[in-house]
Amino acid sequence: MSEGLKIFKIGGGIIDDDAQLQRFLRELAQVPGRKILVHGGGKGASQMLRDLGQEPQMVQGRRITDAATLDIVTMFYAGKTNKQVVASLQAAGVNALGLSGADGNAIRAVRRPVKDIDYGFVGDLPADAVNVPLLRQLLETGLLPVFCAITHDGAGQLLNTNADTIASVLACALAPHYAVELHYCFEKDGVLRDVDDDASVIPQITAAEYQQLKAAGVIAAGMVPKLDNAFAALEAGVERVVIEHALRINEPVKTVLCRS
Ligand SMILES: Nc1ncnc2c1ncn2[C@@H]1O[C@H](COP(=O)(O)OP(=O)(O)O)[C@@H](O)[C@H]1O
Ligand SMILES: CC(=O)N[C@@H](CCC(=O)OP(=O)(O)O)C(=O)O
Repeated sequence: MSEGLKIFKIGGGIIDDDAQLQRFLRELAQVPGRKILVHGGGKGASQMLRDLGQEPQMVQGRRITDAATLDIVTMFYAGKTNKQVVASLQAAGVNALGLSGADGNAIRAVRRPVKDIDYGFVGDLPADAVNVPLLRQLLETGLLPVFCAITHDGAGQLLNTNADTIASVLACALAPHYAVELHYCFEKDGVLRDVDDDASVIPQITAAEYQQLKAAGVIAAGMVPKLDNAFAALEAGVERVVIEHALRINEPVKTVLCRS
């Protein structure tokens, strides 16, 4: 049986609130075994763009990223956020290593082709995006890789890449080598039957139920691309996908996704 690997993804809502971020990182430090952390930070990046006089533009959950926006999000994701997360993990006794996709050629993306919309410097991740030998080496030396939402194209161009997708693609790439659990952590206890009722967590969702809940509008907004990525990971052989509260990763309340 393969050894375990847990991949955690945290989003902008947690990154933005320092007290919550520190609590999550302390909980993460308690999780035994091999771990990877992927962080977004879209909410804070949008605020930073506004502070600098630019209006953030999102289309279907992806940021339109022109050259000036890429500079700002790179500073925010790969700089301030990634380094602060790593420093906090070090303080919690975890040897974390901060990475963009360019570092060690860890994740190589392709610029999203222009169809109806030009997303600018946004990266999509092909199936072979992940440098699997590098990740295995890092994990086997006991390091905790911490990925931000910046990748590269291998020709010198940095690309802004959705963090939910990075987590899913890492999970898929490493699934042949480890028994991978993918944990999407955010500010609610799981997928809710009523988004305004925090107690309405759905404990299990199959792929077919997901399609029904999506069609009924019960699952909407940012949860849709998250669950699309999550079910893609299950299909690709990831053992377990969980949607849970970032402050309660060591507690049983959560949504577990099932293939059927
Ligand atoms: N059924 C649902 N259950 C939980 N959250 C939902 C649901 N439908 C829509 N959402 C929304 O999806 C959001 C999570 O997606 P997103 O904001 O993209 O997360 P993150 O920034 O952590 O990646 C929640 O904060 C919530 O507002
Ligand atoms: C291309 C694209 O949309 N990139 C995302 C990357 C950050 C992210 O995914 O952050 P959350 O997980 O907090 O949403 C963005 O700039 O918002």
